[in-house]
Amino acid sequence: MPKPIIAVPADVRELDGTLWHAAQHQYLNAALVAADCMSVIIPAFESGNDADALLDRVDGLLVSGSASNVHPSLYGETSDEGRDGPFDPGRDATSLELIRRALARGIPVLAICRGIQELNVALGGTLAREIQEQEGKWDHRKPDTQSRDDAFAIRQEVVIAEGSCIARYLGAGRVAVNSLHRQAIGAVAPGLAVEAVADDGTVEAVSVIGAKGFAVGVQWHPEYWAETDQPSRKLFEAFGEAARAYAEGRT
Ligand SMILES: N[C@@H](CCC(=O)NCCCC(=O)O)C(=O)O
Repeated sequence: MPKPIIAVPADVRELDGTLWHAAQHQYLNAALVAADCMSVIIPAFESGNDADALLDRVDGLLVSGSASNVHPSLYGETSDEGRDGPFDPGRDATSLELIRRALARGIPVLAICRGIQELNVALGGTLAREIQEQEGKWDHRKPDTQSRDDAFAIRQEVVIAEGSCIARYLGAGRVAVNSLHRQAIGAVAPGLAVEAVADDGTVEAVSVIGAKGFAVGVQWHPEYWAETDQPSRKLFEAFGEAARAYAEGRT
């Protein structure tokens, strides 16, 4: 059986005076070495993508983190470009549609950081912005360092709910994770169940209620340490197993 293929929606970035549709190495590498899947990067066009044509050909959807923020108009709120940006309208348009269509088709979904936020917005939830400014909330932002390893260091605990989907892979209770975000789930979408929270109440993981297959979002970054950290690896292994089962069902 060939390896399953997973779709990774790109970010749109400007480099060398031109636009690139790009995905970070760490996600593609975790998909390869921990999930044992091949990746295809999906161009993040604002319009013109055919989600079903793409999803006909893949066995999973990996929605990555990114420094950009989901545009607040997509969850019914006004925005201030300076405060709420940077935005990536191509990424918003591509990911939200792929998430909705993948879930409808039972294609496994793993959504990370910006990805969990997109999953929540795609299903009708809202985002809380600049959460570190809220009473009682921790500072979940990326640490101020030039070292990627330090920025992605495991430094916070989340509490995984008993009986949750991810407890099957990670166990219930406390798990240590990394944290690099300034937004988080606000109103939880009606179709999502909260799977894990931080001690300050921040939603750290969700699953899709009644999903036909694996459909999980995490606010932390399992991709970064997927080769060395067991909980990180187990999430990618579970996603890979789900993609393999989906691929076998298709053939
Ligand atoms: N923009 C959102 C999402 C944060 C996120 O996905 N961070 C990943 C950062 C990866 C990097 O810096 O390379 C928010 O801040 O909440």
